[in-house]
Amino acid sequence: MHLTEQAAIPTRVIGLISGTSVDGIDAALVEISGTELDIKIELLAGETYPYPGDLRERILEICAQKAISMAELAELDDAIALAFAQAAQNIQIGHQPATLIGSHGQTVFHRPPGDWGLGTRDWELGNKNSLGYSLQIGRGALIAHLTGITTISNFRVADIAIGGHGAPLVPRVDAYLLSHPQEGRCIQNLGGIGNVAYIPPRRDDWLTKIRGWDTGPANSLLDLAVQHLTAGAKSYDESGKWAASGTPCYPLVEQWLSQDYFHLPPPKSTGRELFGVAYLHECLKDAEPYQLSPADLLATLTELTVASIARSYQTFLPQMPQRVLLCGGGSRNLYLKQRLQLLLPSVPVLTTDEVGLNADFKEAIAFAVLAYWRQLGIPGNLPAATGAPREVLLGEIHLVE
Ligand SMILES: Nc1ncnc2c1ncn2[C@@H]1O[C@H](COP(=O)(O)OP(=O)(O)OP(=O)(O)O)[C@@H](O)[C@H]1O
Ligand SMILES: CC(=O)N[C@H]1[C@@H]2OC[C@@H](O2)[C@@H](O)[C@@H]1O[C@H](C)C(=O)O
Repeated sequence: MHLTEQAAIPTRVIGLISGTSVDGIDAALVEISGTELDIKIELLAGETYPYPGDLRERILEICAQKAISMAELAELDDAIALAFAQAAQNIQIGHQPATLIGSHGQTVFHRPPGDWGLGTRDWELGNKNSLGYSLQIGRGALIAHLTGITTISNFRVADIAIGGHGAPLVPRVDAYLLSHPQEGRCIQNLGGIGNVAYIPPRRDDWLTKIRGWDTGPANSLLDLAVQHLTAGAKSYDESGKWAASGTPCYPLVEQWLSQDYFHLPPPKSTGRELFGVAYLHECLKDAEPYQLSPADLLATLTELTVASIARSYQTFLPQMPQRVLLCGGGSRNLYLKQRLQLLLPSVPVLTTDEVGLNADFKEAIAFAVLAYWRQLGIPGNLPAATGAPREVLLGEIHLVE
């Protein structure tokens, strides 16, 4: 069948991802038709399924560089695949079955190209010629076997193999789902890590002007601070209420913003390897002389997130957007949203919900679209965002016997 004929028939696809917050598996059941400019998606169902048992804790431990044996890694890989397969089964309840799954899996390690130092703020650019490495576990072959549905996984490896970062991948999907004929937009994801897609107005050579990069920490340091301050009783600051009762310590924010990552020009990517537990401990040490209250500390970390985002737009974008659309869990942090709006006074800061795309499930939807594109033979990476030298097909296909 010709590509356009194939794409005219709506395909029911499940997108699955657990992100850097490791707060559970986001599952989206979507109906997709069209290809790129004419792509249409309908979200039929979206759910977040918490990881069963102690899986979350085990994942967070290895993200924080705990050494494990190969046998433990294999066991974790299967446990995650099983949980993802279960999520895929559950999201279909009450709906016509899906024929395709796009599973991002769980990132447990991400090294950008260039062999940069990890786990410390003292990292420097190293050998720029070395390839990146990114490991997402929860093997697709097992998900395909358990669900009986063709599953596409390992989306990042093809881009990395040709020299890209393998991240962020969502900007290309954002471009086709959220571009506007007259308006330049920044789509800002606020997960554990933040990433942006800048999408110029959809005219002339707009595709060549799209940009994307990881902005740095979004909620990762905030969540870790909340856990630290509550001795594990709380995992995040609901709506940012706690932070809102404090005051940011601006000299500390400026000190933190001098860190190399924020000054590195895009394309660039990062993860919990940099903005994780060790990083928070460095921040806590820096904060000691200021004797901040817990609320002030959270307000200061929130300011780091929003200032790093606003300054990266001011520094790296060809022009400022006319609108910022937030997505990801951090879009529910009202204090963070309000602070970002204050730093970008001439740009309305909204969420993607307000333009009709669910802000909580956009990443899961994106991996459904990437799987759909893979099946149609359409590339999924955006070289300007990943740094790869060209477009490539993303994802390994696991057929059901
Ligand atoms: N109601 C809320 N108020 C404040 N913060 C929230 C709220 N809901 C979610 N969050 C924050 O969002 C985080 C989860 O966001 P999300 O699910 O987008 O992350 P992720 O997909 O794991 O990360 P990434 O995009 O980096 O892969 C939570 O850890 C929490 O910090
Ligand atoms: C290696 C990895 O999992 N990176 C994530 C992470 O979470 C946000 C940011 O860092 C982004 O680069 C990416 O996720 C989204 C889904 C992306 O690839 O666009």
